[in-house]
Amino acid sequence: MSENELYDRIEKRNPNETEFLQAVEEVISSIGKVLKKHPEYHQLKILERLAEPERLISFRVNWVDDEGNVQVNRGYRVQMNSALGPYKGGLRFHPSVNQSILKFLAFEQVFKNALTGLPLGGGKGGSDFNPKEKSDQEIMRFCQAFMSELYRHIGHFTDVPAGDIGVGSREIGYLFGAYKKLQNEFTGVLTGKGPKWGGSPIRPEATGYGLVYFAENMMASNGESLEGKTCIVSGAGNVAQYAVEKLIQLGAKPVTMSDSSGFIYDEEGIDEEKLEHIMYIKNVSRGRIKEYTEKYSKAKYTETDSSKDFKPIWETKADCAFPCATQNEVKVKDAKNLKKNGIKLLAEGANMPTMADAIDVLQEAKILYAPGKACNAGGVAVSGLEMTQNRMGVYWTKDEVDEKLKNIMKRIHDDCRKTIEEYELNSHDYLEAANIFGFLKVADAMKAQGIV
Ligand SMILES: NC(=O)C1=CN([C@@H]2O[C@H](COP(=O)(O)OP(=O)(O)OC[C@H]3O[C@@H](n4cnc5c(N)ncnc54)[C@H](O)[C@@H]3O)[C@@H](O)[C@H]2O)C=CC1
Ligand SMILES: O=C(O)CCC(=O)C(=O)O
Repeated sequence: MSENELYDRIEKRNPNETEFLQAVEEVISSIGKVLKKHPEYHQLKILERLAEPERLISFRVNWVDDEGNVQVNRGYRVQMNSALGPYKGGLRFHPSVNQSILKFLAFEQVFKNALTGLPLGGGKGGSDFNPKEKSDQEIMRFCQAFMSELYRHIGHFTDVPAGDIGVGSREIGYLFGAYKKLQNEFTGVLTGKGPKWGGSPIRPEATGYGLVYFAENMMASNGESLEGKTCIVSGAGNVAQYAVEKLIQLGAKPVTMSDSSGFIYDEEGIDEEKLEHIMYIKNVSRGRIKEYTEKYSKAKYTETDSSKDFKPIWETKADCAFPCATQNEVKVKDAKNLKKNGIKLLAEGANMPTMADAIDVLQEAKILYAPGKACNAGGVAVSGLEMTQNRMGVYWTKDEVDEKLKNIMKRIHDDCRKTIEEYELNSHDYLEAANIFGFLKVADAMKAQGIV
């Protein structure tokens, strides 16, 4: 079966799952050279098996809001692939959550986790629950109701969820408390736990820090550095906040942050004090990014206009771009605007934030493009380190974990470079390299484990 026939078959089996098909198509179009070299992967239907979740769990979540009304949401866990270890990947609570989005995220996670070099399979889960404007009590009741079904499908050697959009340390706390009560055991069944009860230092920072470490490696391999570079960052959540923190520490100048309502542009740069204020707005008062301009009046706020086929944030003049909000937030017109403004690098903090035709624009223009599955792997890597600490019953220091994170990000970068050479890829093609490297790891493990 040719790659095209294979894609058609997967498309037929998963109709209307646009995001999932987008993620699958990208991998299929990357690994032609591997399949030529290893026809056995074709015979073993490795790709077809990779595109079918080992298990897909969907369940009803009933909970009661503050007014005493019964609410019904849908919960999911996609257990995509366990060839390299227990299923591992975050939970997303957002009204847009559906099967296609979670399958794309779980599929990407399999390759990302393979790239970390740690023993982690891939999965993802979540709910269409909207945490916005919910009280703390409502969040707690929802998390308990969600876990009252999920608990029977997970375990520290089976499936270890963590956070993603809408799931941060507060939610992980409530989810963990509910699991502990239901199973009557205290194990590392979730990562991103509080540092005083089993969490790893640096896990909250890991995705954002790792993203910037990867970008720094990429710049260095092109004889440049991030120091002094003006940076566009989208998002204002976990990944964006710590990407901005690390950019500041490395002497770069982040000038934007955003949420689903709009973005702020601060020409003077977001410094540590300003970032602290953003963290207060987003993590404590749970407000909107627009409130930044109430304190820093020189900054400009632009509202999102979703009827447009481009986002003004990507028109900002800068050297580097870090999309850290959500999937498909960089469209082809945005990529053309970035190119026009002479951007040097785009590194994805979010999962699949750049559309396929926008990636083509960046790569044709020889802009350094770092695919999320390589450069945002720092979060899950430190989750893997949290699992190791939990199993060993030890706590490493902040510096120890940060050092390990730096080394993992460098290794992922170097593995991409080695793959570029070995497969004679275009020297800027980190996307094909990451897909090939991740695929080979999982494919070899699947081959060794037989048809199961
Ligand atoms: N938390 C983690 O460790 C990891 C997260 N990611 C990815 O990073 C991205 C951000 O996740 P987190 O920072 O954890 O979530 P978060 O919930 O902390 O923050 C999400 C941010 O994105 C913004 N956002 C969400 N939907 C949006 C939309 N439709 N338009 C514009 N902005 C939107 C939110 O306003 C918020 O600022 C997601 O794509 C996630 O899958 C990737 C690797 C690890
Ligand atoms: O730490 C984890 O297990 C989850 C990370 C995640 O969801 C991601 O990498 O997208």
